[in-house]
Amino acid sequence: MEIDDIETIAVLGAGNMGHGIAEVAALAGYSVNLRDIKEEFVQNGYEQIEWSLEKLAEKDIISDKKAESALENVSPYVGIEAAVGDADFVIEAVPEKMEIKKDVYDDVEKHLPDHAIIASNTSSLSITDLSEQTNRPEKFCGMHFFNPPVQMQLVEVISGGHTADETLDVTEALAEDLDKTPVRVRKDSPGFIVNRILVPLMNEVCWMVSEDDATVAEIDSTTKFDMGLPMGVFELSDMTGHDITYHVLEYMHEVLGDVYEPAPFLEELIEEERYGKKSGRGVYDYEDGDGVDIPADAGREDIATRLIALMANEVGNLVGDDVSHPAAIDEAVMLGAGFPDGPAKIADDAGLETLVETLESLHDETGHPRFEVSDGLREAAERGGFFGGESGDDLEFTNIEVRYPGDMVGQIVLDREARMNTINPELLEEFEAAVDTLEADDEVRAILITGKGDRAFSAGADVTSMAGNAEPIDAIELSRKGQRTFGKLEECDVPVVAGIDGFALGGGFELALACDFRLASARSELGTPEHNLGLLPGWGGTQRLGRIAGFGRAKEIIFTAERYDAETMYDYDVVTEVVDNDAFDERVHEFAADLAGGPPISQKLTKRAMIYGWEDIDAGLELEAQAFGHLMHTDDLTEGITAFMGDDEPEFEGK
Ligand SMILES: C/C=C/C(=O)SCCNC(=O)CCNC(=O)[C@H](O)C(C)(C)COP(=O)(O)OP(=O)(O)OC[C@H]1O[C@@H](n2cnc3c(N)ncnc32)[C@H](O)[C@@H]1OP(=O)(O)O
Repeated sequence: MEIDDIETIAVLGAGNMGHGIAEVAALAGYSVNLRDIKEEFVQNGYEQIEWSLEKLAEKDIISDKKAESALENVSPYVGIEAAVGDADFVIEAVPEKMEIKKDVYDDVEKHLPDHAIIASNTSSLSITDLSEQTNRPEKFCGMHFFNPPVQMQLVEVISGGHTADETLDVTEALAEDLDKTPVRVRKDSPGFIVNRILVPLMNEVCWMVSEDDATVAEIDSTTKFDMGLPMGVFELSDMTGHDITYHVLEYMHEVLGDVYEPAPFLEELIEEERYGKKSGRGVYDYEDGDGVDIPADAGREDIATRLIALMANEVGNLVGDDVSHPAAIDEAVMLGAGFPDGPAKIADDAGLETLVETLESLHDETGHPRFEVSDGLREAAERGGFFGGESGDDLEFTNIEVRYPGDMVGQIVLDREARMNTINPELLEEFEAAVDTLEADDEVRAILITGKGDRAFSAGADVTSMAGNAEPIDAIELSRKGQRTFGKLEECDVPVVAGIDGFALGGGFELALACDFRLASARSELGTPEHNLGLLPGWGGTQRLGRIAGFGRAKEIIFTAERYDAETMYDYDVVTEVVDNDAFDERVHEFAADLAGGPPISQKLTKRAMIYGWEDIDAGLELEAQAFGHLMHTDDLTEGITAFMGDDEPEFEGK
């Protein structure tokens, strides 16, 4: 079967996940049969879809017309024959009980066409065991969406022991057509990828509390403010629900053994029905207490190292058992849990040898099997990291150069001078690795990006491969890859300066837009010529330009597709400073060096608060307040104030 053969999708189960998945499929234009066992259940699911589509339209995320047509694509059913009789693909999202699923599959297969695939949205049961409850185990796989499906980008596509490659290919293609990012899980293994990392992490923080090794405040402060996770781990598990964590953990415990023994504190939460936000009380008290309250300055390095070591051990398990590879694990956890970096990269940055030692000494102290070092982690440590020779430190760059010109500045030079420093996929790969390398280097406090020669910063994406024969799917991936790569600059902890000398066009201009500052020589010309090519700015330009220059100017620049001189772009607030041609090299270095001498912790937290605020001003303001508090106990503040009082220049150390 091919993706084009899928017209009708049956979604079984109209609960939270089911109606969310049905909405996603309807938005992608599929005809969707939503089925549940009772009229009131299916009607409730349908009304939830209607409500959600209205909200999306109200927020201008989709048009009213699109909302209407998506709703028209959904047909609610109670009868199984009507729901699956014409289905090409079934997504099952019924309760997580093997007997219930088996009964559903028995009913479904009485009416389901032979060619149809069945995919289960299970988050905990074995895909192999489930597939064996059907008569088509080779046409059965896992398709694990994340909650809420409309917002979450990740879909884990899981192979069972009998799944045919064609089934996985079609399911992945379908996930992409639903505008999601599929990550393939090569082997059926409890927790798949994201839960296999997150659930032991959530259990470990409970072990720490159970054994008085750390307090809730210390743990959440460490994970949120020091490790930079989007939430404290307890804050996150209160949101996802401890009952869900416990359910997945129990299954892992049953199948994989005592490594996954639930911590006493987690058992206590379950016994007291403190499931989290949804029950009014979890680790934090949402009804009678203040809810989540995390101090910014209670973090401890040993907590971070222990948690990173535990995650690294799980990455080692997944890699060692050939369930997945480090890059896919990182992508899945970043998309599924919102981590700023994936666990393999975080572990590599921390140093695998240190993490192995941490686990060994915890094992010596406690004797608990969860601290036994996995073979996969040991092997990766011997190779020098999960990314081994592929990581930024060891990568041979051919399309860029990384330089260290002094004054704590790290410089990336786009190095394809003969082709106007245009950007191809290999350059993007190298660029991403270089940003990671510079960001991880404590001696680098600002990044400067320039182009080789004086003709171009970059003339954009290398268009030679795009004419006529590029596949849309590949182009979508290329767009996402550029967005992710440039997004790293925006999210990077140190300030980033684009030094533009010559043309900064298309994707090259978009790269500069993701930097914190743009300095341009007077002879530079900037713009988005994509409309001249029948393209659009696809590396973040449709979003970032409006935020920097205002919506009206952004439209002018994009729709005219003209090249603008540096002065005009300065007037449009796009360029920070126009520099004399002859003084260019000196001035851009000086500008970056000044930033590198600034207070690193304040700079990092300022960038984070400003990014958070783009999405949601309340979140940004809250982060700003927390960050303000965090700064009170830094040596940098003492240094800054002392220098001010003594009329000296401060020397910040980032402590
Ligand atoms: C998501 C992102 C999408 C995009 O970024 S789409 C691409 C947007 N960019 C553009 O449309 C810019 C295209 N380039 C130009 O308009 C011109 O170039 C310049 C104005 C930058 C410079 O013009 P001149 O001084 O006359 O030089 P030259 O002979 O056109 O270019 C030198 C060599 O560079 C190659 N080149 C320039 N831009 C690109 C590009 N974007 N993709 C691939 N090659 C490019 C040329 O072809 C040529 O090569 P050879 O010497 O072998 O003839």
